Amino acid sequence: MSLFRAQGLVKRFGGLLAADHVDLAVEQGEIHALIGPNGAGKSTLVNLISGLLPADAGRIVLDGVDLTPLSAQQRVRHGLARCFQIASVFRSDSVRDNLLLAVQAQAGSSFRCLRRRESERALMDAAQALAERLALTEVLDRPAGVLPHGMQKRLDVALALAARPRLLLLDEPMAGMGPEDSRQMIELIESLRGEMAILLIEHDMDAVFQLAGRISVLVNGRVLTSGDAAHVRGHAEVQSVYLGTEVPA
Ligand SMILES: Nc1ncnc2c1ncn2[C@@H]1O[C@H](COP(=O)(O)OP(=O)(O)OP(=O)(O)O)[C@@H](O)[C@H]1O
Repeated sequence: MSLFRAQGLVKRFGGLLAADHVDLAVEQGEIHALIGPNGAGKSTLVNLISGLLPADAGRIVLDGVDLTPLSAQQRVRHGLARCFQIASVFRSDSVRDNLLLAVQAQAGSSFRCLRRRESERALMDAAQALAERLALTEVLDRPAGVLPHGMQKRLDVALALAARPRLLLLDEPMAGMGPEDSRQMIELIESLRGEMAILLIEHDMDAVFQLAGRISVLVNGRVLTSGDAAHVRGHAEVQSVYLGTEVPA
């Protein structure tokens, strides 16, 4: 059974069908990319999955649990976390405080049985571990808002990882990045492979083909096809949608 399934998702904006009965499955531990031309409905789909937008029809199931009626916050608690195109950090708070808040939100009642000092120590340790994993230890005391773009995006990923997701939604993690930051982000995503499933929305096709085990192509709110890189590269309709420019042969 797939870890995650979206079934028959529909979203209308007036007369526009931005999600047209979308079915999508993400398997345990896979990196699944969602690509498509501008306006295809990728952000709409991610918003439906994460719960930022209510669906007009359809279902979202994670690990056998129907998340459809749940709020975005409740979905996070059930293991579905996301990062945004624009990093959603608290800009005036330090990196450390951003991490502590995220870890604390995840921990909820689980530290309640510990004494106050022990629980503070456990939170600090968890925040420190995330900072180390995301190469943010040198900037722990800096306000998040003054970090360079690439670091803010890494912090955003760290905040999502604090929730210990089983499915992580990454919405254009490479957007606006230079080659060095992109390389680091690709390495980071690669390092998460197998630990959790990832649904990756990304315009950078080199990154997509490097990372994704499976790729779904969205066009006009519909999944045109799903398959591995070779399947998508060789798909005539995908090539015509991209006019042969963005899907490297
Ligand atoms: N809140 C909204 N109200 C009305 N129309 C919307 C809204 N959000 C998106 N749309 C429309 O829905 C369609 C899908 O948009 P969406 O942003 O999901 O596409 P996308 O694939 O993410 O595009 P991009 O790659 O440019 O980010 C577009 O035609 C867009 O104009």
